[in-house]
Amino acid sequence: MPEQLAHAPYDALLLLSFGGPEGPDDVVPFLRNVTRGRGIPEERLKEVGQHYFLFGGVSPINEQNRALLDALRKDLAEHGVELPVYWGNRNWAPYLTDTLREMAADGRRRIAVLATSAYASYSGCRQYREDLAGALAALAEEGVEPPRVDKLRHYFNHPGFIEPMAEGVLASLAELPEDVRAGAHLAFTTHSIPDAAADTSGPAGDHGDGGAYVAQHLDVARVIVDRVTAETGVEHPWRLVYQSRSGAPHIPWLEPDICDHLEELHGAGVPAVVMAPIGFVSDHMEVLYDLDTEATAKAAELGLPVRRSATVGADPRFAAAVRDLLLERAAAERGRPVDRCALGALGPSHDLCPAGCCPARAPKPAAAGADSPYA
Ligand SMILES: CC1=C(CCC(=O)O)c2cc3nc(cc4[nH]c(cc5[nH]c(cc1n2)c(C)c5CCC(=O)O)c(CCC(=O)O)c4C)C(CCC(=O)O)=C3C
Ligand SMILES: [Fe+2]
Repeated sequence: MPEQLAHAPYDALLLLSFGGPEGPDDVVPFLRNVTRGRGIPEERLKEVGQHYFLFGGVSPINEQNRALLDALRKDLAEHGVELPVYWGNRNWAPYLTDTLREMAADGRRRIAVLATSAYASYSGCRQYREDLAGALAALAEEGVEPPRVDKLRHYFNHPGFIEPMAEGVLASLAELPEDVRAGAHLAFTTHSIPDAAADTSGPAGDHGDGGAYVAQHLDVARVIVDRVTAETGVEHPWRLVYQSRSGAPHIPWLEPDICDHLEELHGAGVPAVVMAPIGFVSDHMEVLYDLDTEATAKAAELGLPVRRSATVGADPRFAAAVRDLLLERAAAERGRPVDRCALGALGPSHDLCPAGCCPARAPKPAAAGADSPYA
């Protein structure tokens, strides 16, 4: 029997991301794409539009994905994995449907998908799967045979995701003035989502308050805290807090907000804070505006020294983690035993989201899960 390629049965890797505007004229159409049918108040959209205009209407997310693409291609090439890497977005060009059409035209039939979202939740997982299903349906409509898409498992607890963030927290602590460093609190931040979405996130089962979404973030925070304690000898108090809330005020979302948290810490006499955006994969607009602009201004107003630690972005260790996830899944699809790498207490996440995982308010077809209408 001929030796099988380590990446078989996959013939391509797709980087699937959120997308963002590349200039002022893109901002409003981008926001319309993101919020279509989602009931975001008009006021909130105007406000978020301003965040983008403050940066010339350009989100850094596309540049960051280009850098990640380069890092992925370099890593795969250096390790002899000859697999083409494509890029498609949910909300802006290059649009997912266009990329999948191109992939089908290139003869790609079995595609591994890496989403730039590390955790469970409707917004962070199922919505990506719904958009994959929508794109496959569009191809079928055009008479193009849809390729098979497999979404790589959640990587929130993969060492290649956690290690660079832990180092980032250590670097931010080291940047704080020495007299406040030992007393610094760590504020791990992620995107707020509606309480109802958090409570139902992940596969059915008891994940505790806030569902799998909160449990996974707490697990990551604990691993980072242990690493920081081991490295510095200081037990910095910490909390998981939230940012970027949208939606109507009467609907409960995960709290506290980072700005309220900073105020509370300052009131309690805490001398400094490191904000660690563990919920995000790169320094995109939610990080650049909500933390580096808004929360940092809040801290300055309070006279509270803060630092914001780095996301993984295009770190080579993250690129290597993607290769690991890809080869792991490929081996599993070939029926081989696999060693699944994960830190923390939760263990490696499932390959295939079970039916009902991270349910939507209004059910829609979703690809790459047990309830996928596609093979
Ligand atoms: C969990 C989560 C992630 C992390 C996982 C992941 O990365 O996917 C994430 C990422 C992102 N969110 C982003 C942008 C936006 N998110 C919005 C709205 C919303 N996000 C939500 C959740 C999340 N969002 C939710 C529950 C809403 C409410 C509306 C709805 O239920 O759909 C809105 C509408 C305006 C507003 O309300 O803020 C915008 C513009 C960008 C791009 C940034 C850039 O351009 O650099 C990125 C990476
Ligand atoms: Fe968002």
